[in-house]
Amino acid sequence: MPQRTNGRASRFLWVLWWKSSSLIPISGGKMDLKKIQAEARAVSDQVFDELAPQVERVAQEMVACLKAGNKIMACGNGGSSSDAQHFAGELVNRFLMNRRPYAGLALNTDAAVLTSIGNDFSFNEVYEKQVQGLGRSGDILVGFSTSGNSGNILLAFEAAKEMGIKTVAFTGGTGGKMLGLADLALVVSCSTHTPRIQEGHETMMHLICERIEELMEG
Ligand SMILES: O=C(CO)[C@@H](O)[C@H](O)[C@H](O)[C@H](O)COP(=O)(O)O
Ligand SMILES: [Zn+2]
Repeated sequence: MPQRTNGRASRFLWVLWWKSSSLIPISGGKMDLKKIQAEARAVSDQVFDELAPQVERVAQEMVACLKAGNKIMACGNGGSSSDAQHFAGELVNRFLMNRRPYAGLALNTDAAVLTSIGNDFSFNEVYEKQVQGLGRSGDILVGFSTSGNSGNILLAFEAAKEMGIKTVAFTGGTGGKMLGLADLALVVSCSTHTPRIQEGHETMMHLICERIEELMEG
């Protein structure tokens, strides 16, 4: 921060410091809000105009799974691990209705399990082993991956396939390798940009939660 002195020069230095330290980029900053807005709109349009039938299909499958007494497991990495937890929270507690809890869990929450598998075997196996240990035929495994190529989710999907567990991929761009493994896929194909794809995933996850409650309680 410039030292407080009198005169025009110091006022100029103050303005310069204030502008460069501001959190909001002034002209010449790198963030292009208009471009981001256009991408976000394209993602939202794709979700509501194109992907709505697949969203409905996923909700129907999940309702059938829950009604049969089975459970929904979810996993992801980074921001997508938060999506998995977010989804589990809506299922077990509530989304919009006060109602009985549904069987949902995120596989990225138990530090002891994650670190022991990661440390003794590999990070790629952290979800695969949990699916093998916790999953039962009739369950559903949801994977959130914007690239569709996260190794730990791919292995978990392969394990699920062998165990009669249906897989639902939330992905983006071309869908990555997940697309070839998933029973159902929600692909934000209009974007290859991780944050925008994640935003589309969150919208679809919320739509699915709302529909599950309608179908379960209606
Ligand atoms: O949240 C973000 C970016 O918005 C990051 O943490 C991002 O989730 C991580 O880089 C993930 O590891 C990306 O994995 P994936 O979506 O390709 O499966
Ligand atoms: Zn993020």
